[in-house]
Amino acid sequence: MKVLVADKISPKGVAYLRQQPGFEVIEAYGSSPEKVLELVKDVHAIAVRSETKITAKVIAAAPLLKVVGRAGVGVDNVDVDAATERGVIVMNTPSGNTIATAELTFTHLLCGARPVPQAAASMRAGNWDRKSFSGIELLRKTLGIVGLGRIGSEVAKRAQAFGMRVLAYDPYLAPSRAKAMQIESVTLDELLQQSDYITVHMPLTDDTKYMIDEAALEKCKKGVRIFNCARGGIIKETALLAALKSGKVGAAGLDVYEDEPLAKDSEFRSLPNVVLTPHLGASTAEAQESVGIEIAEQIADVLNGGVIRNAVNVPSLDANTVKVLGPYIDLGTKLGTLVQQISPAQIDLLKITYWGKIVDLDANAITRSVQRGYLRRISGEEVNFVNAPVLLERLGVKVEVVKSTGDSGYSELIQVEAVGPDGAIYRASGTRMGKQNQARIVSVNGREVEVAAEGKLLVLENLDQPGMVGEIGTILGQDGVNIADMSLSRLIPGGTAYMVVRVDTEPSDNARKIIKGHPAIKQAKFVQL
Ligand SMILES: NC(=O)C1=CN([C@@H]2O[C@H](COP(=O)(O)OP(=O)(O)OC[C@H]3O[C@@H](n4cnc5c(N)ncnc54)[C@H](O)[C@@H]3O)[C@@H](O)[C@H]2O)C=CC1
Ligand SMILES: O=C(O)CCC(=O)C(=O)O
Repeated sequence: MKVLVADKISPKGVAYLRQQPGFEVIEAYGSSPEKVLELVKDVHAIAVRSETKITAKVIAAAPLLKVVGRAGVGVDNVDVDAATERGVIVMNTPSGNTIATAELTFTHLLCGARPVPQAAASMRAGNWDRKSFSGIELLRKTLGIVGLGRIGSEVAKRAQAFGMRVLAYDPYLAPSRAKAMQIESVTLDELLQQSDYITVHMPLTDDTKYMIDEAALEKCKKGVRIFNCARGGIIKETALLAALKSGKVGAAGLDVYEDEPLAKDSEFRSLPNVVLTPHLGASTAEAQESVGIEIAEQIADVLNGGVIRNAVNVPSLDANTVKVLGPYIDLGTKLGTLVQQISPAQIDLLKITYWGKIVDLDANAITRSVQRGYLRRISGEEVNFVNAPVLLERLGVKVEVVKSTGDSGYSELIQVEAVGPDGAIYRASGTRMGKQNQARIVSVNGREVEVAAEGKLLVLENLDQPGMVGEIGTILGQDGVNIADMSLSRLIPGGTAYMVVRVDTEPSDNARKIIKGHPAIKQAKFVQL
């Protein structure tokens, strides 16, 4: 397994990767985009911070790539959509640099109140100026936090310790959580109108881009102090510059920019009431050691076939969930594969219904396994848990998940239904049972059967007449095919019956032709699980 460490991460993280048996680690920092394209051609994993851009082009140039690991939070230097489409896992380390970034934000907040960097620069220049650098206090001032996640919450705690009143705007946060932290949850407008200091702590998305623009700044108090240690572009730079120059904004502290590195001639650099840092939020020894080791462990886990943690484009499972869902992930794949082979080529809808304990859990991973199973024979080995939803969407197949609290007759049951364009439904369901907790198919197209969910199956719909089992057995026997397991089902004697025959080897084309041509066989499908 070849791992490219493309940005400088903790030496302990690199050492951990090197210790893994069969791993080769290449450290190449600060490479040009052309060099990156060359380096990735045979790598299985790439570790980055924020410098190296993992673009669609890079992903296309890395046919063996399985995982991109970001030692940090924001994955905006990775084309996650392109990775997802290629089935590449993208993971981050969401909490390793929380404290470092919260502390840098608070440093900016203090520098926004007391112009320490400016005074220090003046001292360095040989001056003794006690008039130009007086400040204000944080005590009893109002801090507005936009985005009360990991970092926002830590900033809030520090502000409270300084005696500040803390307001927060976070539409995704349960009001009870803000209340538990003794933070007033308010609307964005209320926050803008009431705050003396405003700090933003959310990702840059379509919703958050330019959230603090001219109109938002207009609503703020005169002299408001603004901070961004999250992502450039949440605050519109042209609007902030204008407001700093007009005095509407009294001071600003920025760690991140719309374009990084910040242009040498950026006007921000010359404004006296602005403190700038070059994206240093996560730059502490502790944070770098923590995210470097975490990402190395996470990458090694994926390449060694273990658990997927902190993936941003595939469901991650904790140990307890794995215990319950794990066995059903394989069954889900088998049911998806089975249903695809008994359905027409084109379907409109894949419906997955869960019963039992699964209902109370996050079944996302099983759903993905069904999707993957369905696509396995259509998209080949390229399909995996990461890209299965995208590939199905591209085929125009909708996916519906139902969690049923009704009685299925089994402690856990998964049913997969494919609905064709004419409304016809093709379905199979399965569970795990017995001492070995074996995966079993328990119904096909509504008929109760019972066979192990593995290997090769002949699914036959036939007239219920004497001698059918013997005749099929003889045809297969003459073909040298041994029967491993067989299950019969019928609704009424003499009607249509179902026969699911699990065979050890694939019947020849000739045997299949004879079975299909048998006058009592209405349908015959050979299914490979
Ligand atoms: N300057 C630096 O070096 C660093 C920057 N960061 C950045 O800081 C930001 C926050 O990181 P975390 O706190 O770890 O993330 P988080 O995911 O814990 O918190 C983000 C919060 O933003 C909220 N949010 C999302 N959309 C929103 C909207 N439209 N309006 C208001 N709130 C919204 C979410 O509900 C969530 O509570 C990220 O952009 C991350 O990339 C993180 C670490 C270092
Ligand atoms: O790796 C870094 O220094 C950047 C950290 C960051 O911005 C993040 O984790 O989102």
